[in-house]
Order: sequence, then structure tokens, then C-alpha cells
Amino acid sequence: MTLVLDGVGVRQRGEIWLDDITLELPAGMTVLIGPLAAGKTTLMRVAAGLLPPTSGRVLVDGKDVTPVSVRKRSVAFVYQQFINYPSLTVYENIASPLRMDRSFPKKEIDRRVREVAGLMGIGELLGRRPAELSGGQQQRTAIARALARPVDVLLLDEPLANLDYKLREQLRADLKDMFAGSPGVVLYSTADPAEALTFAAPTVVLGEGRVQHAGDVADMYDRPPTLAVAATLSDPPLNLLPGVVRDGRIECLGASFPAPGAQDSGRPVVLGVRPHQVTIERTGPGGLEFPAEIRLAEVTGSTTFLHLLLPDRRHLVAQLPGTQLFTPGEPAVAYVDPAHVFVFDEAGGSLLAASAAEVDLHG
Ligand SMILES: Nc1ncnc2c1ncn2[C@@H]1O[C@H](COP(=O)(O)OP(=O)(O)OP(=O)(O)O)[C@@H](O)[C@H]1O
Repeated sequence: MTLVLDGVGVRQRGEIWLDDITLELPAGMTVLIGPLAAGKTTLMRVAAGLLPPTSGRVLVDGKDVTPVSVRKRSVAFVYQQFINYPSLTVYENIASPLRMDRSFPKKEIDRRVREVAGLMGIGELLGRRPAELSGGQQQRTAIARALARPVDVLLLDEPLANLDYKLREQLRADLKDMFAGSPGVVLYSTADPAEALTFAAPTVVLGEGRVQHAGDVADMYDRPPTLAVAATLSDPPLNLLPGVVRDGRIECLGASFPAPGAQDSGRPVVLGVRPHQVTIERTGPGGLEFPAEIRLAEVTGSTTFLHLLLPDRRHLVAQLPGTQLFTPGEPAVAYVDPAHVFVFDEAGGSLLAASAAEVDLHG
């Protein structure tokens, strides 16, 4: 099974919601990641047949299904806001698409409902109504309903976004197992880089209605081809600092680090540093050192997010292990190891180097 979006565009009231999307999705899972308003829901609605594209075509297994209504397609859609029939039991909710299909005998419906409910860990709850379930159980029911009837195209639009952390982790693992080797196309959207990295499936990065990049998510994380991809895959957000290449060094806000291949003097660059690569303990010689002022320390238990104010009033966030206490207003020194600095082209945002040693700018 394949799902192809061929030059798909959506324009509404003069706004571009999707711009010339061309993608070929094979059987199995593909992750669609993008920030808010990137166009994930719009792309999924087009793929499902819920929204006609204003240009381009949608093909399933080579067949143009663009004009085919959603009712006549073999698709299932799971929304961020779990939707169940409130008056039906969990059993009847899961059975409903199978009953509507009319091709499943009663015994087969019963078998499928119990199987998929078991997989989703709600086998004991089949007699309850949605109001008698927790949020996580309600979303499991909605997902089970989408999985009960085999479909060519399964679309899951940020299905775990409204669930608490523990449930999200558990369901992620369950879904990953469930979609491995799926004969249909499974497209799963998320705004959460940790989710995309956990699934480790082929990944499409969407931004501003366009495909920013597609490929292996771990590769994209290690070597983000552009600033937009790096930002989408960084949570907490990537620290961005202005840099200038000069005589084998990169200068940044009064500090500098050696980058032997940086000979294109005066060229402006943007440095990207993930918060977990910023420390306040000196890691070794040759790094960037910034005298800073402590603004805020957010403690989450396993991690402390330290917000620092640099001399040019720019903010730098350090993600430190464990619970660490700091006093706002006190001075501190932030250190960045040049081995963990992304160097981006200031003009186009493309990656020039994934560490200081890789910089190759002669001119
Ligand atoms: N029904 C709508 N009415 C108005 N604008 C819309 C509608 N649907 C989508 N858009 C616009 O299209 C663009 C893409 O929105 P879309 O909901 O597809 O993004 P998304 O990536 O799913 O975002 P989110 O993660 O916030 O749900 C946005 O600019 C949005 O404002």
C-alpha cells in the first residue's frame, strides 16, 4: 500500500495552508512533525478526503482518489480531541465502524473488538460508557475504534497530545509495536520531538505549509539540514546566537572558539546550541565562555532549566541534570563545547557544520 500526495496545495481566502506538498508514504508508519500551524491537520484532512485540495492529487496504491469522498475511502482518522459516542459502551464504540461496514459477520466483529481492546489495554472496560473512563482510557477507545477495521490509510493527528506524561509514554510504546509491519499506511502527526525520536520511523518535517525535510529522524536530529528542522526537533528550544567567522575562529558575543576551517573572514553565521549542551561547569579549554546573570531556574525534578541573561541581553537556556538551586540576579558563567555547536548560514538557514571541527569556510 502507498499513499502519494502529488503537488498538493490548499489555499483558502487568499491564505496558503499547504504549499505544493509532494510525498510518497509507504506501508507502515510515517511520522509528520511540525510546530503549531505548520499544516499537519490540513495535510491529514486532505489525505483522508475530508478537505479537497485546491491543487494536486492524492493517490492510494497508484489510484487517483482526489475526487472520492471520505465515506467511500478506506481510511480512519484519530483526532487530538478524543471523540467517542457518549451513549454507547466501549464495546459498541469500537464495533461501530465494523457494523457500518456491513461486511463483517457478528462473530468476526466480536473477535476484532476483543482483540483490539486487548491490544489497547481496555479489555476489562468494554461494558463502560465514555463518561466512566479516564482521559487516557477514552483516547485508547478512540484509537481502538480506528484500528478495529483494517484500512488502507490510518491517520492519527497528535493523538497523545492531551494525555498526561506517563500515559503518553505507555501508549507511544504500545502504538510503536502495533504499527510495526502494518500493511496499510499509518501517518502519525506530532509536535513533540521526543515522540518522533521514540517512534524512530521515517519522518517528514512540515513547516509553514511546506515539507522542510524528510528522512531518518535520528540523522535529522544529529545533523539538522536547516535551522527550521533543528528548531522543530529541539525541545526545549534551540539556543540561537550570532557568530562571525574570523581567521580560524568563530566569534560570538565577545567570546570565541577555534574552528580551523573558518577562514572566510567576516562571514556572519548563526550558532545553534541545544540547552543540554550548555553547562555552568567548565568542560575544557577552547570552548565558548559567557559571563551571564541568572534570571530563573525551573526545576522539574530530573532536570533544571537555567535561564541566563548574556551581556547583550540575549537569553541562553541551560538544561542541567537533577535539582539544582540558583539565586536569580547572581552571576554565572555559561560554557559551550564547540564540538556541540551547529553552524548555520545566516542568510539561508542551511547547516554549514555540525561542530567546530567540521567548519569549512574559505573565501
Ligand atoms: N478551519 C480553519 N480556519 C482557518 N484557518 C485554518 C483552518 N484550518 C487550518 N487553518 C490555517 O492553516 C494553517 C495550518 O493549520 P493546521 O491546523 O493544519 O496546522 P497544524 O500543524 O495541525 O497545527 P496545530 O499543531 O496547531 O494543530 C494555519 O495557518 C491555520 O491558521
